[in-house]
Amino acid sequence: MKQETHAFQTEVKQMLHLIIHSLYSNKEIFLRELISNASDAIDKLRFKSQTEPEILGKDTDFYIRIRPDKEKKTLVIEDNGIGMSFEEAVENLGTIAKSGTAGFMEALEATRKEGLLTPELIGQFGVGFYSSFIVAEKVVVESRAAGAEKGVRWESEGSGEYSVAEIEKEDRGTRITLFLKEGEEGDLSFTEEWTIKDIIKRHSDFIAYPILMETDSYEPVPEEEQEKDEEGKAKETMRKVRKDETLNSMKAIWARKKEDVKEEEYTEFYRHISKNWDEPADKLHLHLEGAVEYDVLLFIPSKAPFDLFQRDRRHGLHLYCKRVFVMDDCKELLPEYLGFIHGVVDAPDLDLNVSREILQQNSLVRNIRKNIVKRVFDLLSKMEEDAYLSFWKEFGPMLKAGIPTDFDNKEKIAGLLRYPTTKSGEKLKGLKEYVENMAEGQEAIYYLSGENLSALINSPHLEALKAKDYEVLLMTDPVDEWVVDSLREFEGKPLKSAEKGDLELEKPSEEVAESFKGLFEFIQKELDEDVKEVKASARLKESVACLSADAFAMSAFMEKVMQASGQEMPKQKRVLELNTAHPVLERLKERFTADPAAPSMKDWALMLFDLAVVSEGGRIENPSRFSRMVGELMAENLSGSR
Ligand SMILES: Nc1ncnc2c1ncn2[C@@H]1O[C@H](COP(=O)(O)OP(=O)(O)OP(=O)(O)O)[C@@H](O)[C@H]1O
Repeated sequence: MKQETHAFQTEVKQMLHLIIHSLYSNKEIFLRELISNASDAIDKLRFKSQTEPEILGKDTDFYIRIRPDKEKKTLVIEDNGIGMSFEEAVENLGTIAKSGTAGFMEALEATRKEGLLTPELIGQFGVGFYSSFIVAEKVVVESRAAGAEKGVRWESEGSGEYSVAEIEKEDRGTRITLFLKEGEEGDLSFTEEWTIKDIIKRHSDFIAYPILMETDSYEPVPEEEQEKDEEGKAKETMRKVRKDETLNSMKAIWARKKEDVKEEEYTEFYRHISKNWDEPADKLHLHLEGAVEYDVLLFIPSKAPFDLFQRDRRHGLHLYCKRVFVMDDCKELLPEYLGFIHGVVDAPDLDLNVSREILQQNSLVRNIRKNIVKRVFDLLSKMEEDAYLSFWKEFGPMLKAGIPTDFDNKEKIAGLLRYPTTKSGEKLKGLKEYVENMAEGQEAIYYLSGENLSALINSPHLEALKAKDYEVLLMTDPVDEWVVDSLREFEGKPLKSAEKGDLELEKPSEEVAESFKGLFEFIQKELDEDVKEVKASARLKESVACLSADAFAMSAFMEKVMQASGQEMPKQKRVLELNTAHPVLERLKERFTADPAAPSMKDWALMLFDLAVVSEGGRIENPSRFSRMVGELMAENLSGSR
C-alpha cells in the first residue's frame, strides 16, 4: 500500500502559523468550517449523481455525524459525501487552492502587517479545513471517494509536514478525527455535548443535511419489559437510552419568512455559502410569485476578495430546486459584473437534472436573471449614501464593467457611478447629483482621466472650466475611459472629456488666432513628430500650454495604460494648445516677427511642448534638455533682476 510523507506548501505553513496564533479567541469556528466542508462534499456528490446515479450505491441517506469522546479527548466529524482519493487528499489538504492566484501572497502579507488580525481577514483565504489546527494537536482524515475502491488516510500535527497512506475504508465519505489540544483556562470543552449542540445551533443550523450526534434521551419502558413491585406497579416507566439526535433544524433560510429569520442566522448562512468570514453589507430576501415562483436570498459582501478580478473566479450563486442543491457557481443567473454577490436561488419549476448547457437557453432562467438583476439595482440605489460608498469602494470597479457590457441596464448602472470631482473635496459624487448642480448655461458633463488625483485636479485642461465654475469628474481607473465611451450621455447630457475635442467654451477671436498664424506654423513644423496641430487654446487661463486630442481619439492616460500593458501602439500625435493671452506667447510672437530664423526659436518650441507634457503629469522624452533650458532661463532671469 502506498505511504508517503510530504512537506506542506510554504503558503500553508504560513497560513497555519497565522491561524493558530490569531484565532485563539475564536476557537469554535473550526466546527462550523468542518461541517460546512462536509455539507459541500454531500452537495458535490448529489450534483455528480445527477449524471452518474450509480455512484450513490445504497448509501443514499446523507448525514454529517459528530462523535465526541471525552476519554480519548477526540472529536470526530464524519460525512457520507463525495470523499477524496489519495491524490485529492494531497492536493486539497496540503496546498491552498487560491495560493497560485495573483494577489494571494500580497494579501497574505497585508494581512500579516495589519496590527490586528481579524478572522474576517484570514477568512478570505479559504482556510476552512486548516482551522482544525486551532483546537487539535493532531488531525487524521480518512476518506474514500465515491466510486473508488481504496481509501486514504491523511495525518498531520500541523507543523511542517503530513503523511498520506492508502487504506481500506468500508464506507464512502470522509471522517476527520481531531486529537484535541489541552484547553486553556476558560476554554470550552469540545467533547462536551451541550457545547457542541450550542455551537451547531448558532453556526450551522441551516445546513441542509442532518447533523447527528448520539445523546442521552429517555423513552418509555415497554409494558412487557417493565419490572413490577409487589403491588404490580412498574418500578420505572422511563429509561435512559443513547440515540441519534439531529442537532440542526435543516430549515432552508431562504424558504422561511423574513420576519422569522434572525440577523445572526443570515450572517451564518452567508458565511457558509460565501466561505467568507465577514458580515454581509446588505441582503435581498424575496419570495417571488407570478408566472414563475421562486425564492431568492442574496448577499453583498462587505469586503472585496483579493481575487475579485481573477478570470476563473467562481460566481457566488447557488441554484436550488425545492430546497435540493442543484449547482453552485451558477453564472447563468447573474451577469459577470455582479459576480461578487453570494446567495441562493431556489426555483421549484426547474428540472432537477438541468445541465449547465440547458440553463443557458432556459427561458425561466433568463426570466429569473432579469428580475434579480433589477432587484439588485433597486437595492443598491436605495442604500444609504455612506453605506453605498463603502460598497462602491469595494465593488465599484467591477460594477462599472456593466456599462459597456449590459446595454439594457446601462442607465441604471450609470446612476450608481461615483467619482471625486473638482468640487467634491474628499467626497465622491454620483452623476445625478452632478447634473442637479450643473452651473448656469452648462450643457455637458465634463470629466478628466489620469493617473492620480492631484495631477488631475491641477491639470491645465481644467482652467477654463474652473473659471466658468463648471464641475469636472475626476477619473483615475483605466476602466473609466471604457465606461464613458459606452455611456456617452446621462439624463440627456453628453459626457465630454476636458482634454478632448471642442469644449464649446469661448474661443480666442479670429483676429487673435490670425496674428499667431506664422508662429504656430513654425512651431508645428519643429514639433511635427509629436504634434498634429498647434492652435490657440480655449481651455487655458493661467498655463502656457497643454496637449489635447480629437473628440474620439485615445486620451493620454489610456495611451499610457495600453503601453504599460505591453500593447504595441502607433505614436498618437496630439494637438498643442497655446494660451494666446499669456505674456510668453505675446513675447514669442514679437521675437518671431523680428527674426523668424533666430536659433533660439527652435528651443522655445521644444520647451513649450515639454511644458505641456509636464503639466499633465506626463514624462518628457528629453528631461536633461528640459532641465538645461530651465537652468539657463533661471540664470538669465536672476542676473537680469540683480
Ligand atoms: N469533508 C470533506 N469531504 C470531501 N472533500 C473535502 C472535505 N473537506 C475538505 N475537502 C476538500 O478539501 C478542500 C480544501 O478544504 P478547505 O476547507 O481548506 O478549503 P475550501 O473549502 O476549498 O476553501 P474555501 O473554504 O474558501 O472554499 C475542499 O475544497 C475539498 O475539496
